[in-house]
Amino acid sequence: MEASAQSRKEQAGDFESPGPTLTFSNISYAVNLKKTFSIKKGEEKWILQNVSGIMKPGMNALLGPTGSGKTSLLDVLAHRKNPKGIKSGQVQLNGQFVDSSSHQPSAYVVQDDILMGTLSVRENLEFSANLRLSKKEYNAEERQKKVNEVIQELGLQDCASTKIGTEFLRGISGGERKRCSIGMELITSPSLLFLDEPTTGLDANTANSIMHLLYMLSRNSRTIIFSIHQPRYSIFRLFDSLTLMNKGQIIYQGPGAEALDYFTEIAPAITTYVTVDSSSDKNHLVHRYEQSRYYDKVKKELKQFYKPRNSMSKVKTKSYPTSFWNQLYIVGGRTMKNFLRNPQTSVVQVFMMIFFGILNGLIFFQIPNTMPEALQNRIGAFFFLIINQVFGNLSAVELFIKEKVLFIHENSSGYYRTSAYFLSKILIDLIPNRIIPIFGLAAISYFMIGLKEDVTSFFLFILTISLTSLAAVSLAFFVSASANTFAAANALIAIPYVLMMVFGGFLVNLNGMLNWLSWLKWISIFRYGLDALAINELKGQIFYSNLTLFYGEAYLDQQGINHSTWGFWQNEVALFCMTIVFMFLAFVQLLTVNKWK
Ligand SMILES: Nc1ncnc2c1ncn2[C@@H]1O[C@H](COP(=O)(O)OP(=O)(O)OP(=O)(O)O)[C@@H](O)[C@H]1O
Repeated sequence: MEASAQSRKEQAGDFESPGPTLTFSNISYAVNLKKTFSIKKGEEKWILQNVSGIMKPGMNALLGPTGSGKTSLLDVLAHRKNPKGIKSGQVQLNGQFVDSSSHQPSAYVVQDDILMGTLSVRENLEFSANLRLSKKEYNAEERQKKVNEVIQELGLQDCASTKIGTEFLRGISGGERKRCSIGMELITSPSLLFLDEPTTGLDANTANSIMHLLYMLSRNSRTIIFSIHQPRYSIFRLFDSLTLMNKGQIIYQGPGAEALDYFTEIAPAITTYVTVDSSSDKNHLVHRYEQSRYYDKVKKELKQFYKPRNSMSKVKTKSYPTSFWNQLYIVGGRTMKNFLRNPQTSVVQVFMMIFFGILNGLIFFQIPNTMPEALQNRIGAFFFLIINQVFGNLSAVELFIKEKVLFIHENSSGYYRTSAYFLSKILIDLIPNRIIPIFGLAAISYFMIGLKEDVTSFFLFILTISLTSLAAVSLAFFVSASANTFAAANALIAIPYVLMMVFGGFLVNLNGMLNWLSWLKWISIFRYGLDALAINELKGQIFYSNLTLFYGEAYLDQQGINHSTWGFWQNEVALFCMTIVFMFLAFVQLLTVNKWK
């Protein structure tokens, strides 16, 4: 019954209420093919050449062979491309000019479903609603109502409380993920919805159901524009308008149903062109299109909808529906949930710290000061702890890079400010994630090794390891914010870590080091950490070696370590300053990260 009602509706092509009309004229888009390390200006590659057209209420499909420019046109229309590359052209919505700073009621669903895997479908939708619906217009109850409406409209009731899924957690199906991604955007009630290849990676049945869903949405005040690859006939017949592209140009725009007739009609001309007239520069298909009645029709419609620009539109600054503090609260809440539900970051982290604490304790177990090797063993234990804190961050880089994809998507879709994400990452993730397990590690090591029995020294020991860990993780965060791939980030982080270790004072005698390399000790997290731990432990202690007695201070003097009160605290200050500098640099990188597609 329901299916036949739907098919009647499809055939009638009726709209409960039509969405807006989008027109675009003379759009040219090029990219600069500059080589990575070259200072020369690169060659320009033209991806779209003078394309004009119209996207009317309903289903607008962008079709064409791979590399024909479908995604590029979609991105330009949705203002997702870097304006620097747009060489000419304008886009209008219902006759009004729009640019990236306009508050156009549009939304963009990316090809890869970028969702928080540890959260359920409902929690993801609530996250979108809490950030993107202003509190003034929607109170908590109304936001919940909106989430319920979207769940209902997209048929997500059965999986609403199921988690999306991660590499460790089996989650919802591919079709449900796509529906959820669409839902994240429908929360803001956009009248214009862009989708980049919504059926890619889905089986035939799921692809069909997603396209029918879009069809139903398009009948109710929404204009849907999407790129698509090789649709089946059952999907093809849902298209109200078809835009066919080839080599960055439009070769047909009109009703989907009439495309076949058009190409049958021009087929002989194509053969003639290819065999006889191939010397002409003009793309033959574009040429035929420009001579066709479809082109005339589009031109006529463009004239009707397109209003010439009489003044430059004012560039508005991006505004967010929720305040900074509210964003911080919502993003921080999600970070916390993700942290607690992610065994990779929480349970494994604590377990590893306990394991390394015990291992360190066992290796350097309770050696009294009276034994000749006591002092060297203490320094060895500190070196072990610092290596563990610094190199432990190599695995964090992979997580940071994965999260960056989510951040770029959400930030460019206007969920939150970079500063809200950054602060929530620092306060809810980096600091507790590092500091809490350190208490376990430090307590186990401290007592197993048998270090100084003094409360102040114990807390200074924890402080030093915490600051060392924070400085190292900030550097990892900065590198991850700067690199695009895990492989690049991993290589970039290993170099400073190894240099810092070599010039940390344990492996190379810093006093005998070549002068031109001596500056490296000033940026060594290892040196500051080791020096502080050594001063904290050795100062005021007496050690014995071969029946001779010597003071801890004597060893520190011999190593050139300043053991005055300031001598100790300057290491802590240096670690703290390094943390701040790396965090600041990471923030700048996140601000400038390329959010254009
Ligand atoms: N940043 C870029 N640098 C270099 N070439 C690019 C860039 N972006 C797009 N291109 C090229 O522009 C052409 C059009 O790309 P686009 O992704 O729009 O095509 P498409 O029709 O969506 O292809 P597909 O169906 O394979 O996704 C391709 O040849 C692509 O390689």
